[in-house]
Amino acid sequence: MNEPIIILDGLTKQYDQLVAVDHLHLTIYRGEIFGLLGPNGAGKSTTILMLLGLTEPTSGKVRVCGIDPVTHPVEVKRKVGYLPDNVRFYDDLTGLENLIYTGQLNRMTKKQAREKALGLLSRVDLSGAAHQKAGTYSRGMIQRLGLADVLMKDPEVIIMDEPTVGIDPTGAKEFLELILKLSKEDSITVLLSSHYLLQVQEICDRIGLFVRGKLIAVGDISSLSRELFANEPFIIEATVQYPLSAYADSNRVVDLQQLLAKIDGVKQVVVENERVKIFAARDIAPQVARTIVHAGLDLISLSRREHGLEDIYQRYFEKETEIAV
Ligand SMILES: Nc1ncnc2c1ncn2[C@@H]1O[C@H](COP(=O)(O)OP(=O)(O)OP(=O)(O)O)[C@@H](O)[C@H]1O
Repeated sequence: MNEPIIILDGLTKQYDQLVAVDHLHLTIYRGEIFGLLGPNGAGKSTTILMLLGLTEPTSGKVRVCGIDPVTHPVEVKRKVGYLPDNVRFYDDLTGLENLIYTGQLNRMTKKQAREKALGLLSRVDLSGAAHQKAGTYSRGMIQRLGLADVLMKDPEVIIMDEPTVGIDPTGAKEFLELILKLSKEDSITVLLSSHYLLQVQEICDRIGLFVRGKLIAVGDISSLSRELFANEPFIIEATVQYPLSAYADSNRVVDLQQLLAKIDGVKQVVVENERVKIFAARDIAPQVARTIVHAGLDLISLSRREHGLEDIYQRYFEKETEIAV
């Protein structure tokens, strides 16, 4: 995974007064699945357009497979498959015919294109619908056909804009798993832009958080989590049951909070009725369990988790908001 495939060096795009992409530095490696995450208007689409040579950077450098899309847009398009969020096909042609058409546009003979298309339809699990008109496909099927379509030209890179928009959660999960499988089988680099955090987290090797034109954090979930929550990397959640007599006694809750706060490594304790949440510098789950039981309460459940992407995302966005205010 050490061969750089996409290099962005100080990449900037300005529309009049608005800096849509602000000095972006990023390297994405061969075979990597990279998720560009950010809210609407963050600059994801503008970045993608610059990668594809569809809009010129105001300043900075971009290289895709060693090619400069500004000076060689056609060469870049040969190596990069782009799946927009609103991918469309010829409704009156079947899925197979649509792919054959793409193959022929990419200089294949009809026979070559047909063979390749049939193989790809099978890989994206659309063999059964190969002879069905694309106009009858569901949104999820269209996305899978879109994936087969970009694979027709054996791309080194696939760029996808909001790949799961409009697909139901099960279909989205299956589609992401398909991307993961195809990328790993063929060592294809995938850059996907999304604001569906939890879905995307599962298949990305690394994630870049993009806010107001700036990449504010890059890494895999664990390293982002470690970096951001260095002082309180663990969350331990417990459900307790108070003895019946204690329900009326609010001191009991305060007592528990204080007892837990005394454990070495605890940063914060939040008690909401039966639910207790402890933010800690270390994994102190056993000490938490002992403290609850010694306090005379029943421990119903105990779980520990690291901060997830949702926590990370919120934290970074909160930070950004604070800076912006
Ligand atoms: N052609 C343009 N002219 C002027 N401003 C533009 C143009 N294209 C994009 N912008 C602005 O640049 C900023 C970044 O837009 P961009 O579409 O790249 O964001 P995004 O992260 O892809 O968001 P979305 O998911 O909503 O597309 C926005 O403020 C947008 O209004």
